[in-house]
Amino acid sequence: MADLVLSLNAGSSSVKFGLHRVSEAATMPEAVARGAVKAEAGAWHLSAMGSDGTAGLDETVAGEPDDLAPALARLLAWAEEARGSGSLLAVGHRVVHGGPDFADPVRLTPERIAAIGRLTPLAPLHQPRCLAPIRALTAIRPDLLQTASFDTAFHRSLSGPAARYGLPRALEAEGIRRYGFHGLSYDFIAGRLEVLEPGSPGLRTVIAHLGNGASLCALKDGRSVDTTMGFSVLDGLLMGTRPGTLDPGVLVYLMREHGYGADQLEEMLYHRSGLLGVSGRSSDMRDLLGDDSAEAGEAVDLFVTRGAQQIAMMATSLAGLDRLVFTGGIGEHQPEIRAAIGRRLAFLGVVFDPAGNDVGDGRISADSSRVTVLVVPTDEEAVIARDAAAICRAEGYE
Ligand SMILES: Nc1ncnc2c1ncn2[C@@H]1O[C@H](COP(=O)(O)OP(=O)(O)O)[C@@H](O)[C@H]1O
Ligand SMILES: CC(=O)OP(=O)(O)O
Ligand SMILES: [Mg+2]
Repeated sequence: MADLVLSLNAGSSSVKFGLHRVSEAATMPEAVARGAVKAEAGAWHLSAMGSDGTAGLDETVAGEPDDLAPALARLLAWAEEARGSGSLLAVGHRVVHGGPDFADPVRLTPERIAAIGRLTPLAPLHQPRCLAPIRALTAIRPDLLQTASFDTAFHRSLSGPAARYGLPRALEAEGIRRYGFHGLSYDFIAGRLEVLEPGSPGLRTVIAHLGNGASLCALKDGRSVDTTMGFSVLDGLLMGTRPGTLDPGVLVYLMREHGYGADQLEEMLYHRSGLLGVSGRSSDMRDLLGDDSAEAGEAVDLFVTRGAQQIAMMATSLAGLDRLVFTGGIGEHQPEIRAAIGRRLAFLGVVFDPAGNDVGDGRISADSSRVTVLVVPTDEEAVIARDAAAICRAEGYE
């Protein structure tokens, strides 16, 4: 089998990519390089680092913000140059919303791309960003095999109260239910936990994916039992620019008293709330931790308080808590935030090892802690590559 997959992970704050070597076996593939494509004034900046630490790519390509094609053409050429003895098998994409129908990764066809496009109203910030590279690559390289892996798919196991809102039943039949997101990250972490702590799938585990977007997953026996995001990526934890849990009465008030329409609400809820809205300064936790203003402190405090409250809520869905896992940009790299959340969970038996927390790799709980606390770096791109390789195998691509 040709052995490289390029994975594109278009999120709310970046387009990350990975180049992975895939093998015959359905194991998690090994990263050869990873990087990011970022918009600059009238251009795209491409950077990549090889897994051996060598700089792989550091280039600027001219192109407008709504036209990814020149940047992707360069990225493909780079991936094909970097292939060594292998060749590029496929390009895999993260797609945030799979709606009620996409339960598994798929090979992309024009019909499926159109179906993914029809889900845009369910994820207006993310779905267009996921579709842009799919459409651009389809136009410049129609021969290339492309696949999609869905953030919602890992949460297909949600049922009963975890999947439902207290709304009139007819709305549920229309698809207004809880879907859950960050599933590629949770899939990866569930697999890593089997390697790091073999024989422990029955542990009642909460995974905290704390990035620009942030959510929690209650995990038992390798399956999602509950999660904090729901119908959309707005619910649950406070995020970089999203408010998380919010009294819907606020929205009705803004519509009646301030004349807000759907566009204004969407703009406020996706782009101007969360850490940015409360601090009035930045959506980036690094900036806020380095800022001694009261507003920055209040934003961090709200993030931490909501985080601890909702971890306890997830523990209720699991009827207890044995293990807590931190991941995502903040979860992996910000020991102050982990420690502040941990202190608020002492009543559940969470005790940190301060030195372990400073290192932030693997176990960070004290020996006396009833709850095992771990930091596990996530790799959504590896899951995309694994899925793409499985589809290629199933379809007989060599
Ligand atoms: N290396 C790092 N050190 C400290 N904080 C980081 C680091 N990387 C990311 N973060 C924090 O994580 C957040 C972004 O998370 P990330 O998972 O990269 O976002 P995305 O949702 O776009 O994938 C920001 O608030 C940032 O402050
Ligand atoms: C689902 C979601 O919020 O994604 P991201 O973290 O990439 O914004
Ligand atoms: Mg992300």
